[in-house]
Amino acid sequence: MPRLAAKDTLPRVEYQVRQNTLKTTTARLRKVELRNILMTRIAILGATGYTALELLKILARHPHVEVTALTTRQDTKPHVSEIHPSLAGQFDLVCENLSPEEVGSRADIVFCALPHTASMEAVPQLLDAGCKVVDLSADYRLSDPGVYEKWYGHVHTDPTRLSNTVYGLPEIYGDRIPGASLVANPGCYTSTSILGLAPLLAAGLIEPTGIIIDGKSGVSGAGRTPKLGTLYAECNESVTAYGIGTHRHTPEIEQVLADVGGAAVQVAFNPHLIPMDRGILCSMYPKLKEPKSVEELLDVMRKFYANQPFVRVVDNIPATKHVAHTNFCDISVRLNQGQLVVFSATDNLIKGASGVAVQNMNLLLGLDQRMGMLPC
Ligand SMILES: NC(=O)C1=CN([C@@H]2O[C@H](COP(=O)(O)OP(=O)(O)OC[C@H]3O[C@@H](n4cnc5c(N)ncnc54)[C@H](OP(=O)(O)O)[C@@H]3O)[C@@H](O)[C@H]2O)C=CC1
Ligand SMILES: CC(=O)N[C@@H](CCC(=O)OP(=O)(O)O)C(=O)O
Repeated sequence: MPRLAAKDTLPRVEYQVRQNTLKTTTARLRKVELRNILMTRIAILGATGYTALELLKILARHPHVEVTALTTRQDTKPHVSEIHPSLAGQFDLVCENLSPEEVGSRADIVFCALPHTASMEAVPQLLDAGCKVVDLSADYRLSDPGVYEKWYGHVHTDPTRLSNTVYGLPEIYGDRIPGASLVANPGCYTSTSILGLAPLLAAGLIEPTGIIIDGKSGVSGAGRTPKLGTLYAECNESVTAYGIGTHRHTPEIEQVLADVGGAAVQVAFNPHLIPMDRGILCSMYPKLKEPKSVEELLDVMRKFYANQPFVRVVDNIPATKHVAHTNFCDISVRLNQGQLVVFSATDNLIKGASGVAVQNMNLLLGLDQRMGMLPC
């Protein structure tokens, strides 16, 4: 700590100036010490992927966390800015082939941005090491291991944890997230669909079955790992549906909406790949139980999301451009020949993945869920 010469060895004014400087320096030092104590150590598994890049962009401006470990299966320890050139100058970190135990010794909270099945191998070990985990994969989202096996075609290797893992959609389960050790971050189409339909189901205004969801996603939704269907010449200047009747987000949407509405939900989910980098638009067709006006429906939605900073109930028809690079989900409704149409738009990499993951991390840390994400 800095020291001051004795009062009687200095002229009065000089003494006061030095005393003020000392007070300011001491206060600054205390602030730095406090900051070091309060900084939560963060690791990201699967750091070379798209969702990891978006996590790093958000965490770079978060005042209470420090990224301390990044993983890859590569053994060459590439610098993070070599992997993600847009992060140049932001982090002095390399991506390393670390075991979950090694990650556990370096981090308090871990974002698991691995593909499904890889995640369920790492998560139990991270939890055993005392870390809190936000899992971006689908491995812990479904509460029934039998449903997971049916839709994912894999036996779940950590089935007992499924029924008590919290589903990380803060607008629905915000009160359960703060005390959790594992949070299952939602899928991108699922968040987008659920946020549009939940207020109407909760208010009992729409039938819980026969809901058609027409989803459209940009190509980054498929991740950075190369795949035939996302090669430029395969998807550019072309729009196609895929996974009709088999897409694994179907049971996820039904599970959460059944919880919200208190009755079994059945959706026909039809995803489409759109030749754009990012963004999801869901146009959804539920049946109204009784006629309602657009204004009445918007009013119900606005009340449902009254205290939610990242859902905007808008008068215009939502567009992916309006939410690109933000953590907002824009929702609205229209009536067409008596048929209700609910629109919902997100950025699949932010509100659909990394933005909501940081919302969840903030809730785990007892922070305002907007921390690090405004202005967005
Ligand atoms: N993209 C999106 O819009 C969304 C993605 N998600 C989910 O988030 C997770 C991450 O997605 P995203 O970042 O897009 O994926 P990416 O394919 O971009 O990145 C995943 C990273 O995980 C590593 N990896 C791949 N396979 C394995 C494996 N078998 N074992 C261990 N590591 C592996 C790779 O890194 P390396 O080769 O360096 O080891 C890869 O870079 C996925 O579960 C995805 O389903 C959820 C919502 C939206
Ligand atoms: C365009 C595209 O391919 N999108 C992905 C969904 C991305 C996502 O949310 O994936 P998880 O549920 O696996 O986390 C898909 O349809 O499989």
